[in-house]
Amino acid sequence: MQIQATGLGKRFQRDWIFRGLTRTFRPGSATAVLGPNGAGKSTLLNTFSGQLLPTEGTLTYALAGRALAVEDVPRHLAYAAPYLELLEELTLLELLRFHTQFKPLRAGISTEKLVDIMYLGSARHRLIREFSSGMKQRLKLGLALYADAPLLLLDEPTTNLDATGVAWYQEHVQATRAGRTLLLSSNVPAEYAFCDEQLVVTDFQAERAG
Ligand SMILES: Nc1ncnc2c1ncn2[C@@H]1O[C@H](COP(=O)(O)OP(=O)(O)OP(=O)(O)O)[C@@H](O)[C@H]1O
Repeated sequence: MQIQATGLGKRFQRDWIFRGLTRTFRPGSATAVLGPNGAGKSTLLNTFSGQLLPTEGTLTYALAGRALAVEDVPRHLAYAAPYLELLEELTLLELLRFHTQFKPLRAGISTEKLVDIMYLGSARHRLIREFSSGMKQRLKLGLALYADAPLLLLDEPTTNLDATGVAWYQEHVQATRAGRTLLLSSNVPAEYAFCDEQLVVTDFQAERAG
């Protein structure tokens, strides 16, 4: 998916979070969205997802050369973030069946295969609420990485992962990123070292006041 941000700005009450962002994001690109805590990384990802409206400027989306309305973006988007909740009252297999009804997996990936990829085989019939935080994070990432969606937004993807989980993330983000537009918010170099572009949110805060 190609995304064009033009003069994009977001304000909460009187505070500008970012302002004056003009940039094109192309299919196949991976952009690390950087900045200290509270800089506005999650706000920027939420704005790109269409969940938050920009205060000023425009975001336009195109898929295979055709314009895409912002209300159609969620259908083509996979998003993993610490603040997005899982359905805790379902078992793993129930959740995968439910989730994939409206967010299908990419070609060649069955739910059983995804369970193996996420190394959650022994937890098939366990309730999500009984999962450890690292298991939940592998599940969120697995659902996003292996969704059949051309726009991938990852917010702090290695949150709660141990060293094995971080290596797993690095392997699978590489395996699934071709052709997609990826934006990844992070403070951890191991998460975003592979990204070919960077967007430092604080670079778009010079005109915050006013
Ligand atoms: N819904 C909201 N209403 C008002 N202010 C908000 C809202 N959401 C976020 N903010 C404020 O916007 C600023 C940016 O927050 P954001 O979560 O985007 O930062 P971040 O860079 O992702 O931070 P972190 O690295 O800690 O996750 C913060 O000052 C936050 O308090």
